[in-house]
Amino acid sequence: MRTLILLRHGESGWNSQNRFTGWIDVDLTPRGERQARHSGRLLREAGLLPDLVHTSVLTRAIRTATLTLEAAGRPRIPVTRNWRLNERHYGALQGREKNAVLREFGEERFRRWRRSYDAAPPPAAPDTARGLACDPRHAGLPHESMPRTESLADVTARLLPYWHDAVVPGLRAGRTTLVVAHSNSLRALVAHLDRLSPEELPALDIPTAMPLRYDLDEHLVPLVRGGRYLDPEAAAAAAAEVAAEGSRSSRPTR
Ligand SMILES: O=C(O)[C@H](O)COP(=O)(O)O
Repeated sequence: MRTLILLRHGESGWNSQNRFTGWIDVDLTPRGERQARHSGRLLREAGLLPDLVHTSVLTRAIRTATLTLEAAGRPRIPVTRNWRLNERHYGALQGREKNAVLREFGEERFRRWRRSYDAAPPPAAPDTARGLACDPRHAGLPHESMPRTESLADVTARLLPYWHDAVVPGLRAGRTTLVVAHSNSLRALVAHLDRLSPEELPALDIPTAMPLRYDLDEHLVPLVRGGRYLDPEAAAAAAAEVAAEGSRSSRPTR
């Protein structure tokens, strides 16, 4: 049996303000830091100690991984970072309040942009892609392929090569593997593992900082479809909050 743990980063500054974030590099709030440490304690209590870690190149995921590993008592294990685990590029919606986008474009478009498989939000301005191309974190991503928006299908297409080339070999070698990433890169990964259909995808919401355990057979098929959250009740409540984003107001950061 192989064990994979999926973890969305803790609350970021723009999560607390209810803003679309995507590839914008927003740090954790103090609450997000506490959530990350709590995730580490949950891992330790469950005896789930990762051997390998993969994160995106975004600060909120990198810092969540660091804080989680410290609290789990595994601060020095190998961590690999790659842009392929980044959040979906949310195009021109990045930085905008979710409530305002819902009001401006209506429920149907808002839901399609957030939760359908194939709809991409309107693209960001071309100069945003030029800025990303200069960032050394995206070395290996050709300038002309720098995204200005992404659907979940686009996220899946850029994520799966990393899954197969970098994550699967560790799992096959029996290493307990932690992937710290984002709402939509993890939705793409869960959809792949659980073979979710495009019709099942809209109902999938990944809460912040809730470790999700997948035990996989030798073909990397989950023994339990959907995996198991280490704290199922808290995860269900937090996932319902994610689903309701757009109709909630921002949260004070403490
Ligand atoms: O980038 C963002 O805005 C969030 O991290 C994920 O947003 P979503 O859950 O609305 O897709």
